[in-house]
Amino acid sequence: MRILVVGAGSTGGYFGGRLLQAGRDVTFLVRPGRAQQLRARGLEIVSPHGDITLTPQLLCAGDIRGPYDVILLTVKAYSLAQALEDVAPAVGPDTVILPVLNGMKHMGVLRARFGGDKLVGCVCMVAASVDAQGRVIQDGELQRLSYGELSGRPSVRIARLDGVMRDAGFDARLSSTIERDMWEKWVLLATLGGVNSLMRATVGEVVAAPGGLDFIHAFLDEVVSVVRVVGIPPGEAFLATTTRLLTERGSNRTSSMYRDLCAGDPVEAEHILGDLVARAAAAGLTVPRLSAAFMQLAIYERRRRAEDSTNTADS
Ligand SMILES: NC(=O)C1=CN([C@@H]2O[C@H](COP(=O)(O)OP(=O)(O)OC[C@H]3O[C@@H](n4cnc5c(N)ncnc54)[C@H](OP(=O)(O)O)[C@@H]3O)[C@@H](O)[C@H]2O)C=CC1
Ligand SMILES: CC(C)(CO)C(=O)C(=O)O
Repeated sequence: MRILVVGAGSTGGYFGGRLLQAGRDVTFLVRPGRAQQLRARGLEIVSPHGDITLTPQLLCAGDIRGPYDVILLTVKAYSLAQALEDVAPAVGPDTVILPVLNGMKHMGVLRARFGGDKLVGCVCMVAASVDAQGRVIQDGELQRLSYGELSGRPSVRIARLDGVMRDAGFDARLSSTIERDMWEKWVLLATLGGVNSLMRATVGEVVAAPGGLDFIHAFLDEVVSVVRVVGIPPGEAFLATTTRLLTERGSNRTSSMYRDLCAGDPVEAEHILGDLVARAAAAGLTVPRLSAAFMQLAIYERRRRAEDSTNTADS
């Protein structure tokens, strides 16, 4: 099975790298800067599951010759539009697209661009980043990729995909409830990212602050109340685990969106929070905490863009 990984950043570099390490037929679609870095240094992974440096096959936009069997889409939401243009020549009638993005908005975008029949659901659970030298740094035990038909039904193609993902050095899981899993992940991430970003703090720091615990519970309740109306309601087991994770004393847990914010990088605010606020508004629901979290990230984004254009004009 020919696999094209779009992006060789935190998640693409990590899971694509593990698949390559396991001997799968993997090619990365990258932009010229990342291509240059990877040609010079290789794809370096630093992880408690084992460090490795790989020599990946690379393509840039315009180099794709014909369809791939699997496309693992690992770009940030704000890069999606261009990435879909670049990857289009790799999408054939039997291609399966597996998007690791958080949130749900990209599913509509992908469906509109390539057709719903190409899409399978996917949830990516990992804490990964790319450091200043371009190395993929993966933290902690968690390295899970779940996937499944959105219908929940078994199929020949999902069984083949499962065969390729299994035993590739990470926790690969075929799910018959992947759409619900995706909504649940969104609940976790919108709450974690929203609370972290609004309070500029880790879970443990918020829990230790006056009123912090009540605030986290209220934020989670707000997100869940929206998802119950506009999406697939989370299960009780998920809610119990998530509540525990989000209210743990002394926890240094943060979301990747908050880590991007701390680094002064672009954030996926529109995709992770804005889309939920918009769906709530369309359903007539009031979401003051979510709206405040989204608003301050929108201000951050606007300020960032203004500073970027000033710097570009100065140089
Ligand atoms: N990081 C994490 O721990 C987790 C992230 N996620 C989600 O996964 C998604 C991807 O995040 P993450 O891997 O962290 O993002 P990164 O920013 O680390 O990596 C994205 C990569 O995509 C590349 N890219 C962007 N546009 C294109 C394009 N047109 N063609 C080829 N490559 C392109 C970027 O290239 P360049 O180097 O040129 O900028 C970058 O290397 C997000 O939605 C995120 O929320 C989910 C779970 C955990
Ligand atoms: C699972 C979690 C919360 C891991 O960091 C994540 O997906 C993210 O931070 O984007």
